[in-house]
Amino acid sequence: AQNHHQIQNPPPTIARFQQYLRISTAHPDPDYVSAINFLTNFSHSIPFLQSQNLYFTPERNKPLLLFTLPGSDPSLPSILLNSHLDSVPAEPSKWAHPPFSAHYSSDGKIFARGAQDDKCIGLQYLEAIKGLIEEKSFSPLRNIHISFVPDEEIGGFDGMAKFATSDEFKKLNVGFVLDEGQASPGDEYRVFYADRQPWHIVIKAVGMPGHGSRMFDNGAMENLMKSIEVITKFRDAEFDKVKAGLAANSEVISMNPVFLKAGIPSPTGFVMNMQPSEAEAGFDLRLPPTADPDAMRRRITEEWAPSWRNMTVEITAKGSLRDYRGRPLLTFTNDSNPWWSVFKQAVTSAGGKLGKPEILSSTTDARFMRQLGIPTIGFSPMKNTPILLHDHNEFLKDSVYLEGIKVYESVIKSLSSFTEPSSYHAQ
Ligand code: MET
Ligand SMILES: [Zn+2]
Ligand SMILES: [Zn+2]
Repeated sequence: AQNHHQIQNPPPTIARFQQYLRISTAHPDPDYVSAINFLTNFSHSIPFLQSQNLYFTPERNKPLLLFTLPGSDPSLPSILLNSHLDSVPAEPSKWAHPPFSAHYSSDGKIFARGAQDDKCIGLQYLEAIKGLIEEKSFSPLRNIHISFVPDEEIGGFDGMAKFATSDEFKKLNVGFVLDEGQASPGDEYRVFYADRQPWHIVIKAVGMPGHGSRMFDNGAMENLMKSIEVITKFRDAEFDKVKAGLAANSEVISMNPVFLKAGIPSPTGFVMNMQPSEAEAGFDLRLPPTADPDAMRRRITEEWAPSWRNMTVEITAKGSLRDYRGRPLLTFTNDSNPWWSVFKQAVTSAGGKLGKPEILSSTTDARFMRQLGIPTIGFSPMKNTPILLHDHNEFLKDSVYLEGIKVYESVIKSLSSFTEPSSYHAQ
């Protein structure tokens, strides 16, 4: 049997990781101030690193922390390393160790909400910069920026969305971005060139009310159930492509019901002998970057919520499928993108192997930079690690964390000393 008691005297790098993880930045009440104070204090031990706090809400309650390591040629486009400060909530009673204790078990696992998503990368960026500067042979050509942004897990609208469209961001002249990826259960690191874009869909039906015993056409519930049948067929067809091995999960359109709302409430539940005159259902839909949004909208309005069946629909796009020039939101991972080649080479020379570039199933802040046409790669260097983001007992192994720092040292060194191109234009 494994011995799972806590390691008492961790090395400083691990202790710092634990400290960051112990600050709860979980929604709905993330402690951004403590997280930023911790990171700023740590940064004082890193020579030459400058920091600033940015605020994009009038209440100034959603701070964004930006570090800059100046390069010798600040006229070149800079590189940006991004992570988010916040995390999703955790249900402590379902965890083996309290989710904000950063329990360090004797087999090297650090358990905490945020260990994989994504406090690991934020601190690894800083540790890598510290390591490089202490080596003394490091002289970046380009400016290196490291951003810690709020609110990614709730859409990023008061965080990266506002930052990316700000004057402050424009002044950074960002040429290439690294943002979060996902753990890899295998021996290769995973790498992402696009996200799926989320749409929230609420379908409403109205219809004839009447006695619970009467069979009649055009009731609200009946109208909604007809839509649900059509939607289920579409969902099955998409999922079948995955099951048949024709597409990855992230390459099809996902459509999952997230709420149902209908019925006439009574003190004991619902009135059982009345058919309601209104009914609605909510869905989380995710579109891969190559999907046709107009065709999807037509399908939704004509087939899923047809007006002739007394139905209406509200579609809220939480991300766009096209950049400002009308091109799909994806970053090239071939020789046409010189940043990609430099990145890949740097991972390899640190002893890492990259898997085939993928589309991410979920959605990250990377979309706001890709929207501007800036090449952005999703990458969290975690291999031989189960995928535990948003799950119970999220953990990361000490050895994986430390190896990730070495990978970032190589990547940051290569990207920041890369002389070509003087400016990058996406194809
Ligand atoms: N990262 C979160 C998700 O994928 C929030 C993305 S924006 C709706 O669900
Ligand atoms: Zn994340
Ligand atoms: Zn997340």
